[in-house]
Amino acid sequence: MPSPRFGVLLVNLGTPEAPTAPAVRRYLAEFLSDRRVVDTPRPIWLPILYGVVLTFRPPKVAKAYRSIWTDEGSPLLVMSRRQQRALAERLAERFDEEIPVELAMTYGRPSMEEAIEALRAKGVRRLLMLPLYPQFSRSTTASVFDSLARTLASCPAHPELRTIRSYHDHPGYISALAASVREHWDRQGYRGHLVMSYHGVPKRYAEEGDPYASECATTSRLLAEALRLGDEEWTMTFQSRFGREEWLKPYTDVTLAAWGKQKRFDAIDIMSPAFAADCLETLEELAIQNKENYLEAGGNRYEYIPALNDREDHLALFTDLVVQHTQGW
Ligand SMILES: C=CC1=C(C)c2cc3[nH]c(cc4nc(cc5[nH]c(cc1n2)c(C)c5CCC(=O)O)C(CCC(=O)O)=C4C)c(C)c3C=C
Ligand SMILES: [Fe+2]
Ligand SMILES: [Fe+2]
Repeated sequence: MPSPRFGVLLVNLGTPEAPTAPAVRRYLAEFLSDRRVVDTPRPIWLPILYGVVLTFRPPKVAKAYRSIWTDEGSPLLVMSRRQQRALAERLAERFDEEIPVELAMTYGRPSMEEAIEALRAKGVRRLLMLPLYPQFSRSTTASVFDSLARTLASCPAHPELRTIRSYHDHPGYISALAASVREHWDRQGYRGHLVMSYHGVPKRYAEEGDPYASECATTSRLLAEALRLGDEEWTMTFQSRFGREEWLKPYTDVTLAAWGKQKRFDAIDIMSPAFAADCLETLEELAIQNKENYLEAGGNRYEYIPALNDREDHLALFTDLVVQHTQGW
């Protein structure tokens, strides 16, 4: 069997196997034990994690997962598989040969080991890794690298390796986001105040050198420019806080509650440019929970703009990223 020109490894965060408390507990135990995600010293963190978080959080979070679960499974996994298949089709067309594309999750399944083994079995000797995080963060992108390095540590031979660090300012990414907002506005028939709500990280991470906050700010500015929005027409916020520490501000939920109360805007359109695929943090936290809170606080119209998911222009972006990073292969 001839070896393919190269292989591609898509990586996303991971999701529970089922919307049940035990499955969510297993998922959170793995995820929240990662020092890249929670860097509190282990002797302090592990008793809190096992004594408090993994006791009280799983039933609540499982309930949230049940509200978005589909017949095919967790939305994040279903969409990641769709992206994997669609990218493989486009690459086969583009390179006129089959290019293996595998999916790995940093936590849970399909695991990094399974994906690397599948690529090895297909004879892949050159590997491009694309973490599905537009903005680099040590809590997401860096843990993908850790996971790959751990997996390769037990392999007899490595592939030649290239990696994509982030694509927060890629013109194809910005134009796909802009098109998704314009289409939403066209369908809706009016334009609400645009909220770009990113997954947060502890503020301290940024102070210690994580470029995440600044990459989010760049994405936001470029998107606002592409849509020709004035400063009064959009706002950047951060969602999904966890724990007691201060996280990046302004907080999405606090901002929305205040606006609802003040009746500040006639309508809100909210999107999350930190996610390549819709998941719990968008479908439940933004489209259900924050919407309820905003309307209860007194707000009027609130609509969620979906992630880029398997949009044509999103797959074209992935194809471009692969072409650009595999020059000479
Ligand atoms: C504990 C700290 C956390 C940090 C830091 C963090 C950063 C971070 N996460 C994403 C993307 C996703 N996070 C998702 C869920 C999720 N995130 C945390 C915690 C941190 N994330 C938890 C505990 C959870 C699980 C749900 C919960 O218990 O509330 C998901 C969704 C997974 C799904 O199954 O749908 C994604 C995706 C980014 C991009 C990021 C920093 C940049
Ligand atoms: Fe998260
Ligand atoms: Fe959340």
